[in-house]
Amino acid sequence: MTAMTTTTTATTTTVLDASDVTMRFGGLTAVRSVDLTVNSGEIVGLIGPNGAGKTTFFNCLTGLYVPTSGTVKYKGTVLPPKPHLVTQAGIARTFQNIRLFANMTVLENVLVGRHTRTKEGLWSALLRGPGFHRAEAASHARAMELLEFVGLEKKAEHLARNLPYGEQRKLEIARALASEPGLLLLDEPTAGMNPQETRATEELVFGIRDKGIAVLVIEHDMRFIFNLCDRVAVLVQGEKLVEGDSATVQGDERVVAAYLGEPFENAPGDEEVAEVEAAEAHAETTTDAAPGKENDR
Ligand SMILES: Nc1ncnc2c1ncn2[C@@H]1O[C@H](COP(=O)(O)OP(=O)(O)OP(=O)(O)O)[C@@H](O)[C@H]1O
Repeated sequence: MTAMTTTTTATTTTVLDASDVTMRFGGLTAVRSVDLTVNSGEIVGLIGPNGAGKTTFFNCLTGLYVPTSGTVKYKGTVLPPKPHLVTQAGIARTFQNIRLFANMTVLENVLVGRHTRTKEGLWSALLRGPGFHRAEAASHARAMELLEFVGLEKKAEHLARNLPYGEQRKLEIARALASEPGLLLLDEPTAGMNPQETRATEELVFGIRDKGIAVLVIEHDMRFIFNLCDRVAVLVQGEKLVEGDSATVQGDERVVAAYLGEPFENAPGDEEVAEVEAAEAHAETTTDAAPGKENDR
């Protein structure tokens, strides 16, 4: 019995389980009761019009924000809402606006990303004993491996700020991978890229998935999302509108409406609609009672 259960569950495990996540900023609910899971071996997309709450949701997953309510679990354990502990647990991310150390080399940027995985403490680093040198050599080798994986090994000694934009994005990914994550969160990885760079990033993300790292990606480039993702969730005004495979999401009228006319962008909530309707009804009765009043303005 136990053996059978093990066999059937061994193939897929839930890596990320975000449940009923809500994030309020004062009176604004940026994320409302969102559930989302990412399973091992999956690439999941998170899309939605500008201001839909995608980045806020990412920030709730990675400990930058403490959600107003809801829980976030990584491999079955509730995550502490502290970014470095989330990274240590196994979630790495990149940011919408590139956050590299501009005046450090490409290699140094990746080495910085390894700090949560190196055990050598302060004294070891200061005394520079054999343990420190072994750890340093291993970190260096791993960082070079990651640079090769993203295609930047020849630029290891260049300053990060001198890389073209598309390569800076790749370097961010290499640095995130340096923490040896089980889940990688990518926030608009192709922003500012040309179509060729975007296709290359697509291949890179497939390569990351093939290394056994699950991926959750926010992106505005729909072609990229629908080519890449096993599952796509759509956020509109902080709420999950639809979730499904690419074909299901692409064919959903509500998603098309949210994007084409962007009627959801600044659409009023139910309360505001009711208020406006009541005001209109009131105006109509007043106008009926006092004809000509509408010309007073
Ligand atoms: N720190 C904050 N304080 C107050 N409001 C915030 C904060 N961060 C985000 N918001 C608001 O929350 C809403 C969701 O923003 P968010 O950046 O998460 O959307 P998004 O879907 O990532 O948008 P985009 O696609 O433009 O990046 C917006 O109305 C935004 O103004």
